[in-house]
This record gives sequence, C-alpha cells and structure tokens, in this order.
Amino acid sequence: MPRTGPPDPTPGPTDPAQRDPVLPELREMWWETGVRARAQAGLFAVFSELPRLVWSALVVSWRADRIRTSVVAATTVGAGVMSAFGLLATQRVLVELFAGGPTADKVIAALPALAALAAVTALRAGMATAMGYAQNGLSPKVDREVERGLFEVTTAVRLEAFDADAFADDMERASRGADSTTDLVQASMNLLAGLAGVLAVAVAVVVVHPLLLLALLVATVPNGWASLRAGHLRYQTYAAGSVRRRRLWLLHRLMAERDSAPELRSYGLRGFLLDQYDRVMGVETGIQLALARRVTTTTTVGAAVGGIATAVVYVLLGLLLVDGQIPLAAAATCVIAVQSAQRSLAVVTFQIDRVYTEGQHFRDYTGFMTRAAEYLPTPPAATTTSTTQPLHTIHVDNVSLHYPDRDTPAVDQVSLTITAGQTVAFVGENGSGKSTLATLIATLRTPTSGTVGYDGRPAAGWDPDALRARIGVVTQEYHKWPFTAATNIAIGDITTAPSSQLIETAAARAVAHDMIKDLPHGYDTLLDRTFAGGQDLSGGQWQRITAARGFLRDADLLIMDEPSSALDPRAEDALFQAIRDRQGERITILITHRLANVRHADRIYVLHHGRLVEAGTHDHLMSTGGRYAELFTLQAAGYDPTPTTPQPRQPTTA
Ligand SMILES: Nc1ncnc2c1ncn2[C@@H]1O[C@H](COP(=O)(O)OP(=O)(O)OP(=O)(O)O)[C@@H](O)[C@H]1O
Repeated sequence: MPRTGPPDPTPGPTDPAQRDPVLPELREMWWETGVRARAQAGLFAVFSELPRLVWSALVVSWRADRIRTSVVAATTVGAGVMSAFGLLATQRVLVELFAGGPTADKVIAALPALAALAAVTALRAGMATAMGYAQNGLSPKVDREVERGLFEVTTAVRLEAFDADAFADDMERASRGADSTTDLVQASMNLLAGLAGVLAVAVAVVVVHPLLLLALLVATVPNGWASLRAGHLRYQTYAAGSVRRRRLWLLHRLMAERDSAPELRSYGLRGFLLDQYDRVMGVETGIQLALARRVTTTTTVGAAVGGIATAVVYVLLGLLLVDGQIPLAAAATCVIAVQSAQRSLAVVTFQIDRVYTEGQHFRDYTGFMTRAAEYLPTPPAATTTSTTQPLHTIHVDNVSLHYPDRDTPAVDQVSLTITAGQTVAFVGENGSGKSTLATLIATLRTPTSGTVGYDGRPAAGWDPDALRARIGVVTQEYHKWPFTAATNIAIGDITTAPSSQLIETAAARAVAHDMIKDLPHGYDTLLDRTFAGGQDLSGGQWQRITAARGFLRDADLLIMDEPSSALDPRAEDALFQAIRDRQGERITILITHRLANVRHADRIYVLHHGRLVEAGTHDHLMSTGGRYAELFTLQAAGYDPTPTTPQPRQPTTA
C-alpha cells in the first residue's frame, strides 16, 4: 500500500532480511487531531465552522453553571460597551483640550469628560475582574460535567465495545476531547470578548467620523490576515513534526520505563535505541528548521505589511486633517482606536485558532458519546426478577459467540446445564473457547445466538445488577488495582463495604493472609510502586489476592479462570481445597490446564475449536479414551518416574 504523509526518517533497504531494524510507523495519535485539522483547513473552513463551535461551547458552559456563564456573557458585552464609551470620552477630552482659550479653562471644560473616562475605565477593569473570576470558577465545573459524562458511558458500555478496534481509538480521542472542553469554552469566551472589543472600537470610530472606519480597516485587516496565516504555518510545523513526536514518545517509553528496563539491559539494547533516537532527531530537526524559516518569513511579511498599512493610515489622517475634513481631536482618537483595535484583533486571531483546534477534539467527544450509546445495555424490562433465592440451575442453550473480524466463532453452539452445588470444569487446548464461554455465563458478554438461562429465565429477564451480584469471576487476565491489599480484596464485593474480618477470611481461603501480613503495612500496604511507599508483588502473590477477591463474595456462581497458573504447589493445593469446599453448596466453574485439579469436578466439559466435544466425570472421560484422556495422560506422564512414557495420540481433525 502506498505510504502517505511525511517522509519516513529511517528508511532501510528493501530486502526485509537486510533491512535495518527500524521503528514501526505508529498510527496517528489522537491528541494531534485538532492540530492536524487546523493545519489542513483553509481560512474559509475555519470561519464557517466557528459559529457552531462557539455555540456548542456556550451550551456546555450553560449546562455546567448558568450563573457563571451569565456573568461571563454580561461582562463580555459590558466590557465592549465600556470600550466604546471610553473612546468617545477620550475624544471629548481631546476636543476640549485642542479648543482655543487659556489652558486652565480648557482643563476645566474637559473635566466632565475626564470623570466619565475614569468611571468607564474603572467599570471596565471591574468587569474584567468579574469575568476572570467567573471563568476560573467555570473551568472545574465544565471539566466535571464533561468528564463525568464520559466516565458514565465508558464504565457502562457492554464489554463487546472493547473488542471493536475503532471503539478503543474513539474512546481515547473522546478523553482528549473532554480535556479540551475547558479550553474550548475559555477560548470561545475570549474570542467573543475580543470581537466585542473590535466592534466597540468600530462603533466609536463611526460615531467620531465615518471616514475613520476606512482608516481602521486599512490598519487592521492586513495584520489580522498575517497573524492568521502565521498561526496556520505554526500548526503546519507542528503537524509535520508529528512522526518525530510519535517516535520520540515511543523511544521515551522504551528507554525510560520500568517495564522495558530489564530486557533493555539483558539484550544490550542501549546503543540500538540511542541510535534510533539520533536518526529520528536528525531528520526531523531538518524538517523543523525548514518550516521555522517559512514561519519567520510570514510573520516578518505580516509585520511589514501591517506596519505599511498603519503608516498609510497616518498619512490618510494627515491628508484629512490638512484638508479640514476631520478635526485634530478626531484624528488623535483614531490613532488610539487603531492601537486598541490591533490589540483586540491579536486576541481574536489567536482565539480563532484555539477555538478551531479545541473544537475538533470536542467534536470527537460529542461524536463518541453518540456512537457509544449503541453499546449501552438495554434498560431492564419492568418484569425483571431479583429474587433472593440462590441460583439453582444455569442452562446454556445452543450458545455461540462470534468476535468481530474473526472468521470462526469462539464458542460454537454449546449447550449444557449446571445445577446448584456442582463444580464443573471447562478444559481444552489454548484458544478452544473456555474463557469466552465463561464470560457468556457470567453475563459479561451477550451470545451472538442462543441463550443462557438462570433458574429458567434468560439474562434479559433478570435485573442485571441483582444477577451479577450472585456471580463472582476471577479472570485469567486479572487487574492489579492501584489500591491497598485490603481494598484489592474488598473490590470483590465493594457495594457491601466488607469488614476486615470478611476480607481476612477470604484472604485465608486464597492462601494470601500470611503473605499480606508480612507486607510492610500488612493489609494497608499500597500495591503500586508508582506511589510513595507502594509495593509490588510477585505474579503468584497477585494471583492469591485475586483469588481472595473471588472468595470474598459468597457467590452462588464462582468462575475461576486459571486461578493457579503462577502458584507454588503448596498454595495451589490449598486453593483447590478451598474451591472443593464449595462443592455441594454453590456452583463453581473451574478453568485450568492443570488437569489433576479437575479430577474431583462433578462434570468436565471439553472444548475444541469452540465446540463442546466431550462431557462427563473424570473416570468416564478417561475410560472413553478421547481428547481429555489424551491431555490428562500427556500431563501425567511428566510426573511418571518410569522411562516408558505414553505416546501422545495423533492429532485428529475436528
Ligand atoms: N476479545 C477478543 N477478540 C477477538 N478474538 C478473541 C478475543 N478473545 C478471545 N478471542 C479468540 O477467541 C478464541 C477463544 O479464546 P478464549 O480466550 O476463549 O480461549 P481459551 O480456551 O480460554 O484459551 P486459553 O486456554 O489460552 O486461555 C481464540 O481464538 C481467541 O484468539
């Protein structure tokens, strides 16, 4: 596929075997969307999108805090009006001072206008303070409004959403969009304030003398255009350097983070990575310098054109004065007005760029919120059940699950029934669908076809929270929560705020109690090295904590997916003893490759390529000599002291 975008700074020979090891091309980073859009957009596109963006910023701001938004709006308009009055008062003062007669009389005559000017200036300053105060208070409220909305969605969407590649990308962009909302709101308000300033000057100038409006336009438009153009080039510069930044970001992670540190040293990757760094920096610095030259040229041209335009205005004013078309006071006011308008215009051009770039990110946010709604679970029907009786039957009926972009189903027309008190095991080779089937039974995923019934009702017939509260899941890919050891266990049933005693009992069942007691602060030890005083645990120690999490809730159904893969033999034995204690009382689904641990299961289900191929007790499955018997014998052979190990069965086509 032809490659587009900036040139690859690290090209290598075409023969893959000969090619230098180069950094991969990273996909475009979500935080660069706004800059890239601004770099590519023409001025017309920018201006046509501005009103909509400013309006959406005002709507968010209004929702977050009506009073502060009103204060900002009122003070913005007020400050503009005061600017206009200020200029008119200045002009009155100048008229009186330039009039004929003794100086003392002229000053006395100018006093009312001077007093008005002082009042207007004080009022304007007061309004600016009120606006700043309201804006500062608005930012955290806007942040909260937008960010909470995002988290409400990201924590509620169905797990399937995370399987879609586009969704994860979308979500990353949305979180950048949420962050940029405050900037969008602030930039929009500053833009409106700047525009009010420009408008005020224009109105005041027209009141003084309509011809001065022409002078004002001549003096400000070229400057405004040059600033917008320079801004455009700056964004282009930034966008052109994005490959460099992405690669540097990757190199930074590879060279400075904890995870890669051991392999970096053991494989001696230091020189290789530093070399990559030098090559990326060398090429991209050249690109940066070339673009920097263009930006400097444009800003210089802009400043020169602006300077010439201002000079033209002053000449025009001189001619009008000499011709007697305008009085001296009006000409002097115009000079002040031009300077004031140029200041406001500088604010406007800067804020236009900000509104546009932040607005792109904000659009990512609003777009995500709309798209994510498709993944929200359907609200429970009014007839849902939430009985307090323990679960007695789980009925899996012809269930299949197809992951997106996969040709074959991960679970293929599986049917089985599990009854209260049973311990059942799902076994099979890697990728045979065990974990997927477990997530379907745990209601974490919805089958593509077929149903899972709980006490005769499909999941949709249950109050989802009530049903999920009866199910405990210890996943194979558990998460290391950055909390204390106690909280790491308590999150197994966080809504009930479990007591220390319950937490310690669960830990004891998972052989974690003594290990936790030995930590520097016992159960209060923070399990995250990124915090001061935080500790990390070994893989097996983490696994004990996650098993304790599963035991904490005395769940009607406990699913344990590879709970002992990192445990030492003693801990493994104790853990499976604790799992066996549930037998006859509650339902347990066990997924493990250590088949000695499933011998006691009431029923063993063997999966192969997503299909249920065998089912029965250990003795039954061994006697039939099928896939389970083969796997079990193969594993047992590893412990057999006699030299004659049984040969594995030839693979069969399923
Ligand atoms: N989120 C996912 N998106 C796409 N495919 C997936 C996803 N999760 C699993 N799969 C695929 O589905 C199939 C079944 O995976 P599953 O994790 O259920 O297998 P398993 O039997 O639990 O494997 P293991 O013994 O290695 O844990 C595999 O082919 C796997 O690659």
